[in-house]
Amino acid sequence: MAIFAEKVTKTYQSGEVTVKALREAGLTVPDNKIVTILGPSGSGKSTLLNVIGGIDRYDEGRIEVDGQALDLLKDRQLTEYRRNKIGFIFQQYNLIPTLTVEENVEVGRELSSDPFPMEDILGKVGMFDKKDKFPFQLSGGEQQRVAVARALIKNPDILLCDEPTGALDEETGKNILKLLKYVNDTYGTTILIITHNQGIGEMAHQVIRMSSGEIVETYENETLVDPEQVTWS
Ligand SMILES: Nc1ncnc2c1ncn2[C@@H]1O[C@H](COP(=O)(O)OP(=O)(O)OP(=O)(O)O)[C@@H](O)[C@H]1O
Repeated sequence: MAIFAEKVTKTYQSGEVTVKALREAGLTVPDNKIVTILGPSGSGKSTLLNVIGGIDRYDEGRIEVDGQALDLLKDRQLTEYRRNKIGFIFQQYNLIPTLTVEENVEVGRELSSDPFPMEDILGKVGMFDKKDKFPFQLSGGEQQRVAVARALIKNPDILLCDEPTGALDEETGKNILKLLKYVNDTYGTTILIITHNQGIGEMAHQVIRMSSGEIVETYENETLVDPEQVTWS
């Protein structure tokens, strides 16, 4: 699903302090692409993901997803959009500790009107055999696989990943990247990946660099590096 953003601004007010998290940020992401978003801490990467994903509203400008302007959606419609079209993956997995693997993934399924079958998704992420385990019984990489399954079972058009490998070592991180690439190849899911790891840009169709709330550089890769081969830093 294509994403178009133009002159998007977002300002946070905390007490006396005003923070311009997004300053006229713009991007064009064609359908079915993997995009890596790079930039220093505080440059607005998570804010951009949050407004694209409908977790938060932007102040000015426009974001269109599949031609639909998000600022024109009423709150209830924005909730529907987020539930049916968007999957989120975070650095810290955010699994519910008292639920099993299958029950955690079920949370994602219940939020969707058009989910994939549970067994298919658990199989795809290689967690079927551990479906009755609790998060504390899993490694970090396995927990992130469950988080990917929870996001994926909704059959989302867009996967938004905020530092998905930030807590993982190279081998485990690359396995998660391979899984994301597989999802993009198999389902045509548009995938945005925020990372501090520049090398992850090598596997993306498009790389975006942010600085101080602006998108300061955008380029397309002519050849894509296999996730296994990306430079790890
Ligand atoms: N809810 C909020 N309230 C107030 N300020 C916020 C809020 N969310 C983000 N900010 C501020 O907006 C700016 C951009 O933050 P954002 O999290 O988008 O950056 P980031 O590039 O994702 O950073 P990091 O790489 O550290 O996650 C920062 O100055 C941050 O402190």
